[in-house]
Amino acid sequence: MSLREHALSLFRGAVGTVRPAPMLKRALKLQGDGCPQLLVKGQAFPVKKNLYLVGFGKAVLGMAAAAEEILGEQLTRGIINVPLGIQESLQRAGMQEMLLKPHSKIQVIEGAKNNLPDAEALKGAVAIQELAQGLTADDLLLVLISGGGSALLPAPIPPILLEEKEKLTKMLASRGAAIQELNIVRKTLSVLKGGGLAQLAHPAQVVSLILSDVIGDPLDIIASGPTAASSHSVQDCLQILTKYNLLHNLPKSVEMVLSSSPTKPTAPQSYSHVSNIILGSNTLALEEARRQAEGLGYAALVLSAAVHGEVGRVATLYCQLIQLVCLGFASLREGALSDKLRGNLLQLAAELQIPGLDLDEFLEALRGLGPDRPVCILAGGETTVQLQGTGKGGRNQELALRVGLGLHKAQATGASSPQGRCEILFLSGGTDGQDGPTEAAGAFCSPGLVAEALQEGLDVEAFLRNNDSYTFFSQFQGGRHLLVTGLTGTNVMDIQAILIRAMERS
Ligand SMILES: Nc1ncnc2c1ncn2[C@@H]1O[C@H](COP(=O)(O)OP(=O)(O)OP(=O)(O)O)[C@@H](O)[C@H]1O
Ligand SMILES: O=C(O)[C@H](O)CO
Repeated sequence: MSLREHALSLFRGAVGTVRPAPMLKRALKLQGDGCPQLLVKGQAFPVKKNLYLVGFGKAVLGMAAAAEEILGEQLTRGIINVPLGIQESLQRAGMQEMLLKPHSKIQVIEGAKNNLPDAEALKGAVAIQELAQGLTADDLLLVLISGGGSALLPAPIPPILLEEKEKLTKMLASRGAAIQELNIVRKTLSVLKGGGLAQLAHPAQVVSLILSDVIGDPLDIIASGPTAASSHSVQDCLQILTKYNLLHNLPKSVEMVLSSSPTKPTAPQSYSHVSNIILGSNTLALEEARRQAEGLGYAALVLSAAVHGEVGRVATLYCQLIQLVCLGFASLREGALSDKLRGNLLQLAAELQIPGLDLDEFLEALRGLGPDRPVCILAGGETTVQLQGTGKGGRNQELALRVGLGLHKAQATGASSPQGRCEILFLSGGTDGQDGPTEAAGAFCSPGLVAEALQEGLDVEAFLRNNDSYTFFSQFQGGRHLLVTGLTGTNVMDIQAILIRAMERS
């Protein structure tokens, strides 16, 4: 099998493991007839009387379909808010298992066109709020949460209007606010976010099953943490608004809510009726890919599930890692070039501040790999692209193109480049199957990409200047290097795979 086939199969394996149905079926069970119990990853929750289900997020339709299959007659009623058009597009894609059955007890509300809160999403949020408010101590509320949940559960604190809140979050996003910052502001201005839903559902038992799309899986940031104790206060929100120069331009309604917000977050003990359980994450997907890579004969290592930062800097990190591995294959592990690469890598890692990454330790593990097995490095997270051009692309395709360029430059500058002795493949893809506003999930690249593209009259650097990675990959070799999976129905950020093996000598 080619490296490309291996990479594709690892990507599919990683995504497969965080698909809603297998994920739910692994984690959730209903047990006992007389006094039924919900078992979630081994934790038992008695179903005393009624069992309700609510959910919001891009992957929630499939999660709800699987949950309903498991809960069967025990389920009293449910409401889920999912992206506009998702039922039709899953139907068209033949993903029947992600759809609810005809006589489902779960009401589906579609909304949040283009991932922005709208009147439909608000309607769904109100329905969920009413359901939660009416619960008693004998009820159990199962909450399904995935990325995109913030836009799908808008409930601005009166007198803030939906349009005012939407405008503010849009302005924050366009000024470069990170998802953590965005969601801290959203939480402060919302009835249901920041633990609001869990508080309304009290005294019912609340069990939230979460598919994480945020680096580090922070419960109070994913979908703005509607069932998680918030560790943030109104001061944090004010600081963010100040940082993005928005404090002096706020609508009156927002000012009013901010000035009457409690200065301290709700005490964690008020969440004793709540269990938040992460079911799927980038880490889980990478672990599955690592397991499968070992099965394919690779020495496989996971770099991190929290790679973030400007796409160009992240591309440089991967290029340098690739070169270091190639030095190992060329038995040049020690020496000036190797020391230089190590130094550069440590500096880059410090600059990118990847949470939990001990690069020294990772490089030690790399050094320990023998030359006899091909190497697979896996990573995940989400890069950022500062859009400067008007082209069409996504962060994964842009990353792959930048890695291709970096490897080309390294080869061109080093006369005895160790890369020449290795076969190298890089893949970056979005686990939701859609990279930016394109029909591809990501792209593959190898060191020959730039030179081969030139033969077709395609100038990689010009495409990059225009953020036009999708157009490039669509044209280059008939689109062969695009990763096209279609919508996967799940989302745990992006995944990168680097595969390297010694070149076979002819
Ligand atoms: N022409 C482009 N080239 C590179 N990146 C782009 C381009 N246009 C948009 N993007 C990037 O695509 C991202 C938006 O796409 P997408 O919907 O896949 O991500 P998202 O909204 O973060 O959703 P999710 O987290 O669910 O994948 C943004 O990060 C944006 O910077
Ligand atoms: O919905 C959201 O807030 C983002 O997808 C992060 O979870």
